[in-house]
Amino acid sequence: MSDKTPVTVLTGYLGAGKTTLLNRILSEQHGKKYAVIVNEFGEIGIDNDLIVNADEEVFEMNNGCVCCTVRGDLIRIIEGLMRRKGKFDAIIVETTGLADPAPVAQTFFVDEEVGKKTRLDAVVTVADAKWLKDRLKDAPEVKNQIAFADVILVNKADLVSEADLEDVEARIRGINPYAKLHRTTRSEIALDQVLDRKAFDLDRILDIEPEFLHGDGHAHDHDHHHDHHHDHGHEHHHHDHHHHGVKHYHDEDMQSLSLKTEKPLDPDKFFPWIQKLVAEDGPAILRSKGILSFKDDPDRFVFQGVHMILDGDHQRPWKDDEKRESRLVFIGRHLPEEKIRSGFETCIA
Ligand SMILES: Nc1nc2c(ncn2[C@@H]2O[C@H](COP(=O)(O)OP(=O)(O)OP(=O)(O)O)[C@@H](O)[C@H]2O)c(=O)[nH]1
Repeated sequence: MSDKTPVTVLTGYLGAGKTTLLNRILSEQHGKKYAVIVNEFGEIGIDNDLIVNADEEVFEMNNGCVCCTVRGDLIRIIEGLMRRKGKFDAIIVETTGLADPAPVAQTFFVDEEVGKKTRLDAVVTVADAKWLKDRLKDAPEVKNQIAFADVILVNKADLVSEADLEDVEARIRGINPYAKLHRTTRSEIALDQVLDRKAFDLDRILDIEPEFLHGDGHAHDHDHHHDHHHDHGHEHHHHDHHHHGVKHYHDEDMQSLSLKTEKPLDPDKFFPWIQKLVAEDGPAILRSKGILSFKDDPDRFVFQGVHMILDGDHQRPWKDDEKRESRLVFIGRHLPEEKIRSGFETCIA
């Protein structure tokens, strides 16, 4: 076991604070070299650009449902990494907020080659203390993210009261009494609480999913509806399904809408627009994020939103050889697509 490369799987719903945690891990003086594998929902890769430390190697898995198409990708990337053994100490996989962590975790047990060289160290779930309660009602993957966790960060503690925190923790305990819980703000936690935990407990997982070791995650035949006529990614039209007894959850009507332009944006138009948009449509827009190029501004601007809460900052100067392009992604149910598209057009300088 000792010479196997440890793998930490970071999961948690859209906007919970996974990338914030990843950036903390990578920016700390740990003297270690991590390989990072990310997987996101929506066809414009943005998360990659939100990861701070340029020293780390970041590998992107294909978009899509992690239990089907992406699993082959994950195996391929890990096998590639294993051929360069010694170059890094550990692997961190950040899944999309919409992923069920079960098939990701399964990969490390079911795939023989991967299992020989790596060990799943822990599943670390970041839970959004403000929204978890609502998501447990309407987002089926959230429950598995909690159930599979070895470590749970009850994040965004700054946004809720003590009573709310206790309530969220009680709900988490109801689903998973075993995970170690930490209250955090901006995913602030000691590294040794999330890395090298030797925590993934197969026996416990087999209690939850007796077929865990028999799953053939990428062979199932469920009805994914990939709508290639639309240019805004894909939608999943489906249902909870059983495959070899392993239950994978998907969200039926989650969609993503991506916008981009090479024309510089006017900040005096963009900010009022986005603020009004999330104020009006925040319940539908679960997550928004973007890399923006403003007129007469040498810096890249990163903006992020979770429902109606917005955040943004200058990130770094645009590089000379870099295409100055603004890219935005909206993720949600029943997105007001036309309203978003036409509103965005008006922000061009
Ligand atoms: N107030 C507050 N905001 C937070 C906290 N943690 C993260 N955020 C903000 O929440 C937003 C989402 O954080 P991310 O780390 O990008 O979330 P994520 O889970 O990686 O999001 P996806 O990759 O889209 O699923 C960002 O604007 C963060 O700055 C927190 O503890 N408190």
